[in-house]
Order: sequence, then structure tokens, then C-alpha cells
Amino acid sequence: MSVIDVTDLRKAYGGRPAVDGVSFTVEEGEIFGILGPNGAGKTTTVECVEGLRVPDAGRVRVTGLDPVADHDRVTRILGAQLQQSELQPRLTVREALELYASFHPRPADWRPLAERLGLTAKLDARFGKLSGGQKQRLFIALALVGNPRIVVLDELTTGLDPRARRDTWELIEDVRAGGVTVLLVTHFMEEAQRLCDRIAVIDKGRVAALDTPAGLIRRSAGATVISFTPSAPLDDTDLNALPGLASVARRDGRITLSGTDDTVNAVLTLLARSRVTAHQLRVTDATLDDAFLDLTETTA
Ligand SMILES: Nc1ncnc2c1ncn2[C@@H]1O[C@H](COP(=O)(O)OP(=O)(O)OP(=O)(O)O)[C@@H](O)[C@H]1O
Repeated sequence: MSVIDVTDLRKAYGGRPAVDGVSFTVEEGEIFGILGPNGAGKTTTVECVEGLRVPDAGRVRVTGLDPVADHDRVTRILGAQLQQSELQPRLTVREALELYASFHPRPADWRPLAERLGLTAKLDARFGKLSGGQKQRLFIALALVGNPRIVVLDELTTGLDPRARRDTWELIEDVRAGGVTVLLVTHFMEEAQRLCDRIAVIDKGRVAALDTPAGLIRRSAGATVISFTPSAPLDDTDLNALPGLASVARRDGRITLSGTDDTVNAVLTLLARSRVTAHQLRVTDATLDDAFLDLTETTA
């Protein structure tokens, strides 16, 4: 069953389209990622889902409700991560958690949430005195304190150190295991690959691709990467003629090719025919990073 339906969403600022016909559906219980370069329209899209922005055209539904017309009901179902400016600097962490819990009819117990997010020692600290990472963790706690059915997290782990980032990922997995649907805006490929069931890659206000992380990697042109240091120079013309080739890069005498399994086989044949030995030969799957660059480059 879908809990978020976005159909042909459009939103322009001063005549410049920021979101230009975006459609996607989020199923109940999934972690759905929105990935895209800076300025692609990700935040505008999720703000329309949250009812914070009014679309110019298109249709947005959250559990069948219109986030603008039914804003109060939608805010009870959907927990959103706050922007920094929305919290008073003098408020303590405890006061913020109690205040936000009081907004909801059936809030979560904020104490275990604070514990899980490493905020227990900071309960009496004022918001204005928290580090960037601590503020970020508080925002995540506030998004979850209302026991939402859906949570929208925009730049979830920006500003967190690697340990806190991994802890947060585990927390999100727990949240999902508890039946909550997660809509996640992220720049981090590792985060998207680890957490998301499906990802919409947004570029220039449009959906460039929508698939599972593995599906996005498979469909990108250079799904397989082969790298080696040749014992003798190889001719560019021969390399560029390889079947299925997506990219060639040379650096410090090392050659890195991306393409398909056919590319790998053909380069091995080429090496054997040229009597060139490949030192430190590595064949790896492309990462979501590679797929992302490929998908967002080809939609100009
Ligand atoms: N309030 C606004 N007024 C005018 N232009 C805006 C406004 N908000 C966003 N934009 C523009 O709309 C486009 C999309 O912005 P948006 O914040 O949705 O992108 P994003 O994908 O979330 O970017 P980022 O990853 O950098 O946060 C950008 O060109 C941005 O400059």
C-alpha cells in the first residue's frame, strides 16, 4: 500500500522551475531515498510532501490526504526534521523534547529516544550551545517523538562524525523495523546504498531514475570497473574500441575502465594479444557513486 503519492509535481521560484514534473510513490514500511546534486529540487519536493510549500501543479497525497488542505492531520501522521532556525537557542534539549512530545496525541517516550541518540548527557544543555552534530541528533529525535507513521529526514547525517552517522543509520533501521516509513533526502551514496530500499535520483527538477540501489548500479553504463597497470603502453584507439566501454581514465600509469562484462573480457584479450602484462589487476562492481554520476550526467 502506498503512503506517499506524488504525481507530476511542479514548483517554480520566480519563473524558474525547481521541480519540473516529479512523480513517485512510497510504499508503507520502506525507506525511500531522494538523491540528487545540489539544487536538483529535492528539498522543494519533500517540502511539498510536508505541506510546507504549495505546488504550482501536480498532486501530492500522504495516506490519501492533501498536505496543504489537510495540514493538521498530515502533521500528526508525518514527522519532519526541523530546520535549525525553528528552535529557540535558549530552549534546553529536555524542554524541546517535552514541548514537541506535547504537540502529539500519542507521543513516544522521549527518554529512550534521547538515550539512543546519545543526548542523555545533554538534556540540560541549551540548544544554542550544542555542537552541529548534537543539534542534528536532536532534530532527528524531534522528528520521531510524535510516533509518526512516516518520517521525512532531509540531510539526516550531515555534520555527524562517522561513528554518529553509523549509530544514526542503525536507529533508522530500528525505526523502520517498528513499521515507520522513511523518506530520506541524502547526498551520501553510502547512506543511500546502506539504508534505502528504493531511490529516486532527481536531477534538474526531474526524476532521472527510480530503482533499488542495485538496480541503479546495474542500469548505469559502467556497471563493472577494471583497473590495472600495464607493463607496456596501450594504445588509446584500442582501448576506446572496447565493446560496452563507458569510461577510460589514466592516472600514474594506471588504467581504469568502466563498462560491462564484455569490456572486461575484451580488455583481457587485448592484453594477451599485445603481450602486455596487467599488474595489480582489479575487477570490481561500480558503486552507487559511479551510477549517480552516470545518471545525473546523461540527463542534461
Ligand atoms: N525559496 C526559494 N526561492 C527561490 N529559489 C529557491 C528557493 N528554494 C529553492 N530555490 C531554488 O530552487 C532550486 C531547487 O532547490 P532545492 O533546495 O529544492 O534543491 P535541493 O536538491 O534540495 O538542493 P541541495 O542539495 O543543495 O539542498 C535551486 O535552484 C534553488 O536555488
